[in-house]
Amino acid sequence: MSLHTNVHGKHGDFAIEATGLVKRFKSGKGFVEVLKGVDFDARHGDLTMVMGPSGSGKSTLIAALSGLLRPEQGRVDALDVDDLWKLSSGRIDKFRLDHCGFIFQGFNLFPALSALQQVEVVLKFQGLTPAQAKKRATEALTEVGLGHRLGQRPSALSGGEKQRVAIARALAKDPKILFADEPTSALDGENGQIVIRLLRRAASEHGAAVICVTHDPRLEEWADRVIKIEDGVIIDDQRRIPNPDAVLASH
Ligand SMILES: Nc1ncnc2c1ncn2[C@@H]1O[C@H](COP(=O)(O)OP(=O)(O)OP(=O)(O)O)[C@@H](O)[C@H]1O
Repeated sequence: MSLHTNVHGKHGDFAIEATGLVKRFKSGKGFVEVLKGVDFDARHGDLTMVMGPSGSGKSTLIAALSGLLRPEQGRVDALDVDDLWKLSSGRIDKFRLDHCGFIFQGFNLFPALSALQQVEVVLKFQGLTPAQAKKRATEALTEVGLGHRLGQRPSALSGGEKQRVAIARALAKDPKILFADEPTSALDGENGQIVIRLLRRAASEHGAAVICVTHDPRLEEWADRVIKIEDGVIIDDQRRIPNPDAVLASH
């Protein structure tokens, strides 16, 4: 994979900048406001942690930032796009495909495909030739320490290995923005540590803006920045010096 330590779009250091995001959901006869005018930004090369209690709006924020869930108000500028939500849905999908990686708690792997195929599929969908896809997929899986497990299907992999396949799949396309939603919550301490270190490296070595939603305070150690959200409002935003060698104790 190529190193993208200095990829800066037209918004300078910011890979993504959002202002005034409001998201409401229907609730009974009325509405519940889940994002209450949120301003948010994330820089290239930073591991930005978004923390907050259950129901505080973290996943909704990620969905609004990544073009998955349209906010009622506010705008999102990302990479070379001004006001993502003004694009057609096809162009929003293309933006996501070209530039964004996603890692979720549930791994989202295809049961019938080998580790190698899980990663290849996405790359072919992006337009790589089969040979290019195979090479890139092998490199990405090797980078996450699964070079020896290329032919295994999810059923033969541990939870930690499955999450690493999901990370390889997200990293293989060298995304400029990587969204991770509770990426370690289904894992034990050792596997959680492997995963958070990979996210740290995606930011430091590949220059991705990594936005990681979690309610696990132990992950703060690896972050460049910790943003706290409560009840749809950002209540704290601190830069910090990450410790890439931190040790994640088991639950
Ligand atoms: N599609 C939806 N329809 C109605 N309400 C929703 C919908 N999605 C989320 N909500 C509500 O919005 C609030 C915020 O949800 P969200 O998933 O963003 O929180 P979260 O901080 O990510 O929580 P968790 O840590 O539990 O995942 C919750 O009260 C949730 O019930």
